[in-house]
Amino acid sequence: MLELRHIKKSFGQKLVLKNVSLLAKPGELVHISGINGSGKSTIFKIITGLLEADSGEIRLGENDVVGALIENPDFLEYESAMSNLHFLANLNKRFNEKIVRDLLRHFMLDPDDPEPIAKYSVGMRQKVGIIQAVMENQNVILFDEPTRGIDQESVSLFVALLKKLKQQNKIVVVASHDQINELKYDRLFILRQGILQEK
Ligand SMILES: Nc1ncnc2c1ncn2[C@@H]1O[C@H](COP(=O)(O)OP(=O)(O)OP(=O)(O)O)[C@@H](O)[C@H]1O
Repeated sequence: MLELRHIKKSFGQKLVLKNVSLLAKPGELVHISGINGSGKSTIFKIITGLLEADSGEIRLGENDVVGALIENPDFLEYESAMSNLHFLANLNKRFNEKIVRDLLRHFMLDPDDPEPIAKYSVGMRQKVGIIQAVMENQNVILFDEPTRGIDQESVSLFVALLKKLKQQNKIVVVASHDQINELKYDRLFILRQGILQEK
């Protein structure tokens, strides 16, 4: 379960989130749209604890683990994709080589590629960012502009991943200013002038 209750957040004088409430249940695919600068990333940063809300409440289920792709993910630039994913998962003692190899292959990346991630294209890095958000069996997953820079074939692979996560009863929240044509969400929200409204 993911619940946001009356979240409010300002940066200095600028009130970005006036009133953000959301209740998402297991198996729900949620979309948040909103123009550039409307506060979508800010909501995700508050959920993950990168930022603190000025007021309001966030509730997760007792055993919920959050996975997130927010803005441009940071990597150890001189290490391979596999080493980076190994490193990130190990921080939580949750590295599962088979899962990571399968996810890399799913996104047409070579698990044995020795190239440092610095040499990866924007889209390849984005795919590694998507993988780190789900590779530890996280069950509340936040994707901020997940299809940025990735080709149409990879968008379809991403949609297939979302459908699988839904089948696994996970909560997935995608924030983007555009829609993915081939994807049907369970819940559609719009963030406008600091207020999150269900469409
Ligand atoms: N750390 C910060 N300090 C000051 N202002 C900030 C900070 N983070 C975000 N903002 C401001 O808050 C507003 C919302 O930013 P946010 O990145 O959440 O928007 P967004 O909806 O994710 O935008 P985009 O679609 O362009 O990614 C913007 O006006 C931004 O300038």
